[in-house]
Amino acid sequence: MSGRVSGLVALVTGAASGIGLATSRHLLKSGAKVGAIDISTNLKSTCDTLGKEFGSSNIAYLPCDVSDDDALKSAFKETKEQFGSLDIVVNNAGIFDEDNWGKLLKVNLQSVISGTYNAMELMSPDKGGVIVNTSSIAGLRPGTHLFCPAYSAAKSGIIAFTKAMKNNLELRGIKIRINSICPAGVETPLVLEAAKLFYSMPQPIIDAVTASSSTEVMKPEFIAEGIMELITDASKNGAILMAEPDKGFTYVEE
Ligand SMILES: NC(=O)C1=CN([C@@H]2O[C@H](COP(=O)(O)OP(=O)(O)OC[C@H]3O[C@@H](n4cnc5c(N)ncnc54)[C@H](O)[C@@H]3O)[C@@H](O)[C@H]2O)C=CC1
Ligand SMILES: CC/C=C\C[C@H](O)/C=C/C=C\C=C\C=C\C(=O)[C@@H](O)C/C=C\CCC(=O)O
Repeated sequence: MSGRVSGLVALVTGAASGIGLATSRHLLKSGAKVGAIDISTNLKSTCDTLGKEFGSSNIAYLPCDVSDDDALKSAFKETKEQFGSLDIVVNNAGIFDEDNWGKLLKVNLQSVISGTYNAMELMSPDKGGVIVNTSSIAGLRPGTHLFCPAYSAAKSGIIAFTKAMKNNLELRGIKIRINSICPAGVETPLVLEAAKLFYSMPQPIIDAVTASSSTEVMKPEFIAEGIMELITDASKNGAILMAEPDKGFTYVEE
C-alpha cells in the first residue's frame, strides 16, 4: 500500500477525540472510508458530524473497549464487512492513568499488539496495508518522564513491538508496513490528565521534568499530518517519527 488513500479503508482507534479524531478527519478528507472505534459516549455524535461532512456511508460507528480483545476483533471484522477491505490501521487509543497501571497497559500496549494481529489477519495478502501505532516521546525518553513510569513503559513497548514486527513481516514476505509516531505534548484531554499528575509531584520531579521537556503543546491536526506521512510514504517501514513543538517532525535514526 502506498501513495494516495482515496478509496481505501482505514480503521482508527480512539477516534472520538484528539489525535484519533484529527486523523480520522484527515483520512476522510483524503477520500478514505473510516471505521471509527472508541469507548467514549461522544463517538456517536462525532461519527454523525463526520458523516454530515464527508458522507455517512464513509464512516462506520464502532463503539468498543480496545482492551477487550474479543470486542476489538469484532470491530475490526465489522469494518472489513461494511467496507469490503482493510488497508490502513491506526492503533491510537490511549489513557494517562498511572494509578491504574494494569488497565493502562491493556489499553495503551495490549490493544496495539492485538490491533496489529487483527490487521495482519484482515489485510489483503496481495494488496498489503499499513499500520501506524501511536507511541509517545515518553517511550523514547523514559528517563525524563519520571512522573509517568508505567505510561512510559507502555509507550516504549509500542516502539519495540513496531520495530520487531517490521522485521518479522519483511522476512515473511508480508506486504504490510508498520510505523510508529512519538509525539511530545499535544493539546487534548489526555495531556490535561498528564498535567494534573505532573503538578501534583514533589518539586524535585517537577524541576527535573521542566528542565528536560518542552512545556509547549502541539495541535492534534499537526500530529495527524505526521501519521498521514507514515501512511502514504511507501519508503517508511519500521519508522519511528518524533513530533516536538520546538523541532517539528524528526525520524529516529537506526
Ligand atoms: N496528548 C498528548 O500529549 C500525547 C498523546 N499521545 C498518545 O496519543 C494517543 C491519543 O491520545 P490523545 O488524542 O492525546 O487523547 P484523547 O484523550 O483526546 O483521545 C484518546 C481517545 O482514546 C479513547 N479511549 C480511551 N480508552 C479507550 C478504550 N479502552 N477503548 C477505546 N477507546 C478508548 C478515549 O475515549 C479518547 O477518545 C494516545 O495513545 C496517547 O497516549 C502521545 C503523545 C502525546
Ligand atoms: C505534563 C504535561 C504537559 C504539558 C502541560 C502544560 O502545558 C505544561 C507543563 C509544564 C511542564 C511539563 C512538561 C512536560 C512535558 C512532557 O514531558 C511531554 O513529553 C508531555 C508528557 C506527557 C503527555 C503525554 C505524552 O507525552 O505521551
